[in-house]
Amino acid sequence: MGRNMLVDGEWKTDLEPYTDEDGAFDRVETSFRDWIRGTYRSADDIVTDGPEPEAGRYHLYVARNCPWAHGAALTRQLAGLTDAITMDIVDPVREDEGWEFTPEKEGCTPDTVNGADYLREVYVAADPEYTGRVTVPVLWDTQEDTIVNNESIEIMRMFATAFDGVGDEGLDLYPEGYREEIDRIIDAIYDSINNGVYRAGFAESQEAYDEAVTDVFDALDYWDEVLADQRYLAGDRLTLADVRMFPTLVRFDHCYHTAFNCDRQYLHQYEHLWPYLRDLYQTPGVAETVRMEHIKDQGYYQGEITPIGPDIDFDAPHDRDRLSSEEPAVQT
Ligand SMILES: N[C@@H](CCC(=O)N[C@@H](CS)C(=O)NCC(=O)O)C(=O)O
Repeated sequence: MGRNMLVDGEWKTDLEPYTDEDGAFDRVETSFRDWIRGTYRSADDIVTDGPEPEAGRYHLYVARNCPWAHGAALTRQLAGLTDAITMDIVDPVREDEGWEFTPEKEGCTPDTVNGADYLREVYVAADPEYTGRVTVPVLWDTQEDTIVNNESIEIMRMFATAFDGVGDEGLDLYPEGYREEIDRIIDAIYDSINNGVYRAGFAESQEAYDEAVTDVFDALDYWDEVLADQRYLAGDRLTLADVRMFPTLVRFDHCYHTAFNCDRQYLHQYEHLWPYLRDLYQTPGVAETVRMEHIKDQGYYQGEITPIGPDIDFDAPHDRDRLSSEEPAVQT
């Protein structure tokens, strides 16, 4: 399978394959990795230099189908930053020219900041010699006219921790007392779950697939048990760990189960993970970040026949409030 990317600022198609010589999916590292001042990179590592966390200065580019971009958009939403940080949405259908702005399409926007037709132009504007993949999410700095960062978890950390006192009232997604646990969970679920489904779906050897799909279901089994007696991954409070988990879980039954061969069982067959997913989905602000047509028909099944099922209801009652006595913590 070929891939498209920029090489020294030039758009190339059909480059290296996605897999290594053992048939295992190989994810390339992202390359813009600056941090906004005040971000907690981890529980005990706070960024003391870099651009300031100001309202109106930063802009987020996402695709609604992409789970990584979804995590960034969701953190922006829950942290109360929808007015402070603007956002544009590319076409979920990615063809030879890469991510494209198609404002005429339902749920998509133009590039309101750089006026680009393709997202790759934004990368070249940031670095005319850029070599690498053109991925979402992208966090753009309108003051310095460059990309701050294009790694989802780092953008999520910035939104969750650096913008205290900026924007509207939102949830404190990185509360004191939970931080080490949140960091540990985010690390643990990346390889096994968030990227695990991709390792299963893109595997080109039986061994690579077996290993990946086993990791996925071992981890889901584990978290299902944890969620038997606590409401959220880190305990009583909805945190950044749940925000990282959500985009993968909400895609699971409609996409990963069938398109990525993660079909040992559906997520909605899990006793606790399924109500947990509905609980998150029904948290104010979350459902509006989920666009299933972008995710399914135009995303994972683009150019193919979209399968019919399953018929599940993210809005069904979940009754998980019984597990948590704490009011959600807000930050202004
Ligand atoms: N490590 C990156 C991965 C982002 C990523 O792979 N995004 C995909 C969409 S789900 C993409 O833009 N792919 C385009 C490409 O690889 O050319 C992150 O978490 O932000």
